[in-house]
Amino acid sequence: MRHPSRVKIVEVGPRDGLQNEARPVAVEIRVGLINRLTGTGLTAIESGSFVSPKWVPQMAATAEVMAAITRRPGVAYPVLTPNLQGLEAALAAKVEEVAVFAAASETFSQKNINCSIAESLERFAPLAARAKAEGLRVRGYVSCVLGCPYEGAVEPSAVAGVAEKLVAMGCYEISLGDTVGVGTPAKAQAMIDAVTARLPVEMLAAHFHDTYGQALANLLAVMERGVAVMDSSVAGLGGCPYAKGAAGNVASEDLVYMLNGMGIHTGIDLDRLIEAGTFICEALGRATGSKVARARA
Ligand SMILES: CC(C)(COP(=O)([O-])OP(=O)([O-])OC[C@H]1O[C@@H](n2cnc3c(N)ncnc32)[C@H](O)[C@@H]1OP(=O)([O-])[O-])[C@@H](O)C(=O)NCCC(=O)NCCSC(=O)C[C@@](C)(O)CC(=O)[O-]
Repeated sequence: MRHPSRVKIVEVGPRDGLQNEARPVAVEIRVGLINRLTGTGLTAIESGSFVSPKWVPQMAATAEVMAAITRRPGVAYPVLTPNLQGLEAALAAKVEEVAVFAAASETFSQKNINCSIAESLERFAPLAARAKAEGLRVRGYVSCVLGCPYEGAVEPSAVAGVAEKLVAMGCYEISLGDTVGVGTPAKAQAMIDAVTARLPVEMLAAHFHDTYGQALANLLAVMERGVAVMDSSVAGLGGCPYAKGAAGNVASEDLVYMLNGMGIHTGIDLDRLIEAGTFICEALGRATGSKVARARA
């Protein structure tokens, strides 16, 4: 079996993880988490969202967080931006990268961003153009790539169609989200095959939630197709506020442990990652979702 020799991990815990907390997490804790993650060797740490605070109050203080973190050269601190209003806030916060987020399911698109898929793409096009004109990199997400909490099965061709449109508007990378974590390895490969029929595999990232315990297996399956960028969340934090019952992303510690064991380079210090996970779990008063962190405790 062929796998990439190195994998880039995009840490999404400070955003995807903390957006799902019952109550907003204090700015100093968000900052403490991001700074600890910066010390692990990660090169991309998604740090917050400039979305409506009425929709996701947990991300309301993202401007304060971005002002307070210690940014290390060579590390990207992307934020989510659903519209031009969000982009303006991101520019004011001096971010270098933003992410737009579409879905392969109409109902999820409505529930998450209050518009159809087509409307969302129309909204993202001027955002991406302006972001690029300002020198920012734009990442694109597609949610519900292996199933939708409202519609059930999602066609791989629908995923490929949305991914292609996001690339056409200037996204440098497309993160394919199994939002509800229902996928299994063969389905994940079929979805990647549909997308790589239209886009180079180098442009793709896998963003798999672990609700059904399949995330690591699914990541291994898509690695066999050449996917070499993976999103994960320290301590397995998170879920999506608009996908009830969805668990967090695959735990970063578990992913790094697996890749280390396969001799695949990530540049990440597992012990420091575990420390960052311990910090946030203690701050939230909860047990880690990482099996590796539990085994090492
Ligand atoms: C897209 C909207 C804004 C549409 O929401 P809307 O209600 O249709 O927006 P609107 O333009 O009509 O504005 C309504 C109010 O929101 C304000 N507003 C409008 N935009 C902003 C903004 N950027 N920042 C701050 N405030 C904003 C705006 O100013 C106005 O305020 P009011 O006049 O009522 O006081 C809303 O639906 C929203 O913010 N949704 C975000 C949902 C979200 O963040 N979901 C979680 C992230 S996606 C995810 O987790 C999946 C992913 C990425 O991880 C991948 C995967 O796993 O699948």
